[in-house]
Amino acid sequence: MRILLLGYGKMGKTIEQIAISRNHTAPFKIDLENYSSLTSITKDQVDVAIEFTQPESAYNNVKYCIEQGIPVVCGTTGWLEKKKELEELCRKNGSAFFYASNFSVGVNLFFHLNKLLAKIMNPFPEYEVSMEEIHHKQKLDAPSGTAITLAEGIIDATPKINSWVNQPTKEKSLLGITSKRLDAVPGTHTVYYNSPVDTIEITHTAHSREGFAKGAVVAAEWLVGKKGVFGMDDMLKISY
Ligand SMILES: NC(=O)c1ccc[n+]([C@@H]2O[C@H](COP(=O)([O-])OP(=O)(O)OC[C@H]3O[C@@H](n4cnc5c(N)ncnc54)[C@H](O)[C@@H]3O)[C@@H](O)[C@H]2O)c1
Ligand SMILES: O=C(O)C1=N[C@H](C(=O)O)CCC1
Repeated sequence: MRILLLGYGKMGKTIEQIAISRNHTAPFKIDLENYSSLTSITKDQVDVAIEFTQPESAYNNVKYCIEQGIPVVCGTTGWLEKKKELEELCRKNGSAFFYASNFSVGVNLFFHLNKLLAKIMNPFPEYEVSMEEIHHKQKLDAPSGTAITLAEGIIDATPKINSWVNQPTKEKSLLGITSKRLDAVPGTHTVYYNSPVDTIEITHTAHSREGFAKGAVVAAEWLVGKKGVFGMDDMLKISY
């Protein structure tokens, strides 16, 4: 595949390495200094775009790809309030758009474990649920996109909880998410169920960015030739 890389930072560079190791090429790499050249790229020149930039940039980049009919895989977090609009545009234009808050297979298994655990814990009100996410200090958004997806899984399965807040809380209808930023942490997420007598906790720890990057390249391979709006569950076909 000829990949248009939108964002050539930590993820863009890791994605390029993995793409090349899988016999793909990245003939176009767009970052802030050459951003204006994006509008000269058309669907004849590339097979797919992979977008990992920053919250303020993702909407315009994904919109451009959808309008041009370039299949686009996006992993940028922190802009989800505008995602629905682009999903509708994608369906209307007959384009292809794949989004995941986390492309690692391990995290997507963890999402399912999280939902299952939330269901199991429902009849036991003495346990209070909370979450912690830890990432590197350059991360711009909080809580992480992964933490929001985990929170949505818990809220769906737990009638007494209706929302999340990005701080610890004693309010029983809220899920408190604590965000920590430490030097070089690629991404660690823990869900806690605390009772007066014990704690149950589940943790996913990323050891590097490789799992995210490989997942994004595999998603791009999977997306080419399809039309519609997709996510990791469509590709991995996980059920429990
Ligand atoms: N979904 C996942 O699996 C996953 C995994 C890791 C990171 N992320 C997310 O991906 C995004 C990027 O992460 P990163 O660690 O590579 O960040 P980064 O800061 O290292 O890289 C982002 C790059 O995008 C560039 N950029 C900003 N605006 C741009 C624009 N309009 N066009 C092109 N390039 C632009 C920046 O100059 C920078 O080089 C973040 O939102 C992060 O949360 C998602
Ligand atoms: O490094 C980041 O930034 C990450 N962002 C995603 C998120 O917000 O969940 C995935 C993990 C790494």
